[in-house]
Amino acid sequence: NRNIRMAKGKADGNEMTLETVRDSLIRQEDTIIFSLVERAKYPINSPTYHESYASIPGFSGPLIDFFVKETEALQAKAGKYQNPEERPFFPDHLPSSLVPPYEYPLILHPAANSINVNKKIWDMYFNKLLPMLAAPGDDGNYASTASSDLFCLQAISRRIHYGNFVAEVKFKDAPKDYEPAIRAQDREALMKLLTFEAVEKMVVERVEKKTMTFAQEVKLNSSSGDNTNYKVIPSVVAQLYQDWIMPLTKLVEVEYLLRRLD
Ligand SMILES: O=C(O)C(=O)C[C@]1(C(=O)O)C=C[C@@H](O)C=C1
Repeated sequence: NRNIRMAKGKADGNEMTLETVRDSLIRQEDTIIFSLVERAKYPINSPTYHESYASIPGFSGPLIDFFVKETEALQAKAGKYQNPEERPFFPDHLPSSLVPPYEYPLILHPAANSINVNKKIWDMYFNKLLPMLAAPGDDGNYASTASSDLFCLQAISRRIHYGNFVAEVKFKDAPKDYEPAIRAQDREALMKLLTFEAVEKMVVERVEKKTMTFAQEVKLNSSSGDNTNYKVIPSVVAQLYQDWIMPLTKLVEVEYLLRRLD
């Protein structure tokens, strides 16, 4: 039964609506917050990011780059980037999928394939978010640290590139509203059309509340409300959404719409 098979919030081309894509964004909040809680288990572990730490034969760059490139190559062979929701961080020289193709429903305009804002996500994650997330220090767990980082990066990237689907349903719901701005290649007008300030406010409040729940220390002999020792600071996640995740989702939406009539 396909209804059972499909995860909540996912839908095929006929069923995808603004409500179902928003449901998916809401579910993805859980994944993002849990991934941040896992990364916060480790201190910064800065050798992970310094070229001088490891001299890996046949590779030049920090351990994090090595880890992400090698993992993405394996995931590519296992078919990960066949999924229109996924974008690699190192798209150059990725090996081809070795598994039989799955017929993902054709929902997006093919222009979506060329939209990849992972460079911006990478810079934001390592330069802005990570220093707020991880405590100073070094416990030597560099491989696990890199693995946690990649999990966060992929969860955030999937959410932001989901903007393609959000833009598609918005366009389909009101082509007459969007077409003039697309023809004029007017970014500002598109941004205005796709922005819902009240929704953004709810997103920020909800992720802060979810973080208070997911990142709390659960004790048997106290109620959850009296806990203040969060594994991830709830306002940091609120800021992550406010300053980076939603603006980059909107950037993806604009980029997609600009090409929607090509
Ligand atoms: O829900 C939408 O309409 C979206 O486009 C997603 C999103 C978001 O990133 O959460 C982005 C823009 C809107 O202003 C509201 C929310």
